[in-house]
Amino acid sequence: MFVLVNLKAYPCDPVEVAEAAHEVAEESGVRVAVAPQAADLRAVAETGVETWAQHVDPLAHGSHTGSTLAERVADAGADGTLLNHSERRLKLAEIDGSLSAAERVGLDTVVCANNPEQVAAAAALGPDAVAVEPPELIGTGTPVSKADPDVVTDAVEAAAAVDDSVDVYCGAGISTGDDVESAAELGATGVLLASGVAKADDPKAALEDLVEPL
Ligand SMILES: O=C[C@H](O)COP(=O)(O)O
Repeated sequence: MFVLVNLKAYPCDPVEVAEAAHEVAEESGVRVAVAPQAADLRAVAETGVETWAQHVDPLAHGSHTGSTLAERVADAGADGTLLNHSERRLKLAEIDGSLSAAERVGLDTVVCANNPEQVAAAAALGPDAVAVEPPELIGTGTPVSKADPDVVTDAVEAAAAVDDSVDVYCGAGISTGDDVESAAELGATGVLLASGVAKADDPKAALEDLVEPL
């Protein structure tokens, strides 16, 4: 299982979380990555943890003030990027363009989707993975893998019907090892989570709990 921790714009210390995630990954052997704000990518990557951007724009170098270029994200040390997160929705053509930008510089890609129908559409664009996240469960602490298991199994089926090389992750409300274990039992090969770690009093303890059953 892949544990991808999105720090969103939460007021946590990104380097503290990254150091904890790196230690937990080393100690457990579980693949753990951290997705900080773009401004924190380099500092997070320097901890040695697998580092992901939260978004890249469907652009190349040019007159694009305020944009996040895949080239600069990769240069800062990122290994991958989220796209189309529920809090950073893109048009279909933008997802396609951002995937091309990410692939141009060798970033891994996860396209987020609300439901199995969107998972199928996202899988058709050829990302490395899709992440199904019912928006109503995001940030609630109620795990999708328990509250809405069918959405996970249906997403796995939908992605496989389009392209069985695309991994399927699930997210929303995941905060314990028990939640991760349930996600794996439903066929997900990773989890995307945020508040369970970014808002934890002790991020390392939260991460240790997440990987404990794996
Ligand atoms: O990117 C992470 C997801 O939106 C899930 O967030 P959450 O773990 O706070 O529910």
